[in-house]
Amino acid sequence: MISSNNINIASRSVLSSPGAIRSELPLSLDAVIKVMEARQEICDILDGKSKKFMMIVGPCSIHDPEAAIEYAERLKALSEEVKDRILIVMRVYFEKPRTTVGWKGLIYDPDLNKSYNIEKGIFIARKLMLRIVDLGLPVATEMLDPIIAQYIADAVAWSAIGARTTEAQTHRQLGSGLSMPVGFKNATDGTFQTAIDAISTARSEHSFIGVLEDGHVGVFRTRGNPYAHIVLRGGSGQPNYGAEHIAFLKVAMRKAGIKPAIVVDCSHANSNKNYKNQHIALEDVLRQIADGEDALTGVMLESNLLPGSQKIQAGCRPDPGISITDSCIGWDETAELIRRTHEALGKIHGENSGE
Ligand SMILES: O=C[C@H](O)[C@H](O)COP(=O)(O)O
Ligand SMILES: C=C(OP(=O)(O)O)C(=O)O
Repeated sequence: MISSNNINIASRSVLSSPGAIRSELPLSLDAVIKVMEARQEICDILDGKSKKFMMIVGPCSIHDPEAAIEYAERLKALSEEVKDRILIVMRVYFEKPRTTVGWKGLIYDPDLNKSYNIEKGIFIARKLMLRIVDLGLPVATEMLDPIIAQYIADAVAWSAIGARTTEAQTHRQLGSGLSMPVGFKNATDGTFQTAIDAISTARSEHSFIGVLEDGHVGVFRTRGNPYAHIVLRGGSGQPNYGAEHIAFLKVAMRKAGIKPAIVVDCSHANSNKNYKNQHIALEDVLRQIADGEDALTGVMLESNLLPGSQKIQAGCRPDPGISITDSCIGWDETAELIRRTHEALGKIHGENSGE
């Protein structure tokens, strides 16, 4: 029969519902408590109630679950060492927003070969998140597809809305209903206003359409997320974490009625997409804090077991510990930067005597 529908649809198939996958891979009571406690710690940092500094650290994207576990075990051990001054949250990113086209992350294409076994991707992703939460490490992720959020959000302590989606009403609405703090990246051109508008929007109540636990379509009414905040990632080839940017941003945020609580992404345009520059952003942030800047609440580092990045090549298994998206610092540099940050914070708080 002739139809005006599905002209550009190649195929459709049923996916297990969020409720079905969550009941197959449930969060234990202990894990629920860990997630809730980590979220509260992050809220306290953003509120300025806790003096701890948040470091969101981990791969640009995860493509090998076993390498991710090895990374998480190392990060957990290090987080124990620095936990008096630093809250470490692991980047566990399964969805990649692309500038044009490219691999979109483990959930979309877990076999890295354009077979797009999304059901398998969701299972692997959720299982991995639960293992990392069980290790005692809080998890951060980007919420890109609003439906995918329903499959994993219960395990997440901190979420991001990316630079390419911060302007979208869909993502601001999603942020308004998320149960954890949500960081909105500034726009890809490096300006702040889109993210400030996103924060105001996400802190408000919304009504919108989404997918329910059982897979049916439903109407969601949200309360607004009081912990929507900004993440600076630079843009147009320029960093935007300098003291002059922070001063300008704070004025703009106060004008919008938002108490400034800022996270600096040391990667992306803040590193000119070169992992070797991430330490420069981190050092600048620590200098500003030493000079008395109290709106800088945390940083993000893109880090993997090994430094750099690699391209996906058809028929070849990529190295498990090297990024297949943006370049990352390797483990050795990661550990060094975290320990240096711990030491710098000790000096700032006057706590280093006897170390
Ligand atoms: O964080 C990852 C990338 O910067 C983002 O996904 C965009 O990547 P692309 O410009 O390579 O598509
Ligand atoms: C895609 C990312 O960042 P941005 O949205 O800032 O480009 C990311 O952090 O993985």
